Amino acid sequence: MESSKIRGLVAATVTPMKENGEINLSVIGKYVDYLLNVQGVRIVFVNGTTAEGLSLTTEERKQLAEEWVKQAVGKLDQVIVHVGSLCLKEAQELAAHAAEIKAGAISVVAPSFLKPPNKDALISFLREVAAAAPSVPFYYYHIPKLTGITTIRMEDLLVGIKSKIPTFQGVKFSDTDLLDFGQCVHKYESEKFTFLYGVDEQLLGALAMGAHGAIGSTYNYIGKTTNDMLAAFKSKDFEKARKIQCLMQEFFSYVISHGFMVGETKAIMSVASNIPMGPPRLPLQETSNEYLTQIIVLMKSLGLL
Ligand SMILES: CC(=O)N[C@H](C=O)[C@@H](O)[C@H](O)[C@H](O)CO
Ligand SMILES: CC(=O)C(=O)O
Repeated sequence: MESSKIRGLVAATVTPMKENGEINLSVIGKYVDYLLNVQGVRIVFVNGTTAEGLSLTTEERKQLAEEWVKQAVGKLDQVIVHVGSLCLKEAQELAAHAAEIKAGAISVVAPSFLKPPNKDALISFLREVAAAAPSVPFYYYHIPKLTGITTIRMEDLLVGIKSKIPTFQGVKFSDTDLLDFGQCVHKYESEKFTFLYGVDEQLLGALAMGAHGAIGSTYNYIGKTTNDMLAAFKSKDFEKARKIQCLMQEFFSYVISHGFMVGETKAIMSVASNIPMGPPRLPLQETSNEYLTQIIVLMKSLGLL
């Protein structure tokens, strides 16, 4: 598949599972069609947070990456495979595998149990992983709230990064710090890096700061509405863009205060797409029917389903 620059929306996919907890590769073809035809989403991020990537075995991750790439051919623009791991060797193995199956890009989150003590240690880790896929564009996955690595700012990480990681292409920026985000876009404009924003509830703010696109769990099922917002922003109809963002925020505000994790994402996506995504894997929990019903009622009342 062509590895071109990423623009627009990227769905952070869920990993379909059977009721018995096994991964379910058989529905990925339908999943691709749904994203493309119903949501207008043409790029996927596989084996990331929403996909429970770090809760899967290496073998499962390889099977999933292969199936996504296979099903995407002739349909999607690109498949980004997340290959991060607590274990450097495993991340390298996954990166090499992603290159072998011709994934469009790879992405890596910082190891978060034994954490990199500083920025240089993090870069050394990333460089070793990226080197295992020397011709595949590389995106750093910044999600400090989940990794617990909260002192390394992206603006600093990017200084001279191309000389250390030749395949470096951009950042998936999943944090609310729009100061850091804005400075990344501003300072590295000439490098032609790509900055993809990952906090769906405030994407419009990041667009104003120059985001090139967005990766998120909710683009699985409100991709179409978000695409309407992107179109309004592009045509400088900021009033309309804000209306759409605020409408989506009514949904976000409700679910975030009542509990919003992969169990909810899988359940909402199953209802929206009519494709059974199954339960999440432990330690995550399945959502209750009662709560799911409330979410669906709200989404319908907002016109999001
Ligand atoms: C922590 C997490 O899963 N973040 C996702 C991606 O970065 C987002 O898509 C959120 O699910 C979304 O912004 C809702 O908070
Ligand atoms: C949300 C996101 O980008 C992920 O699931 O990895």
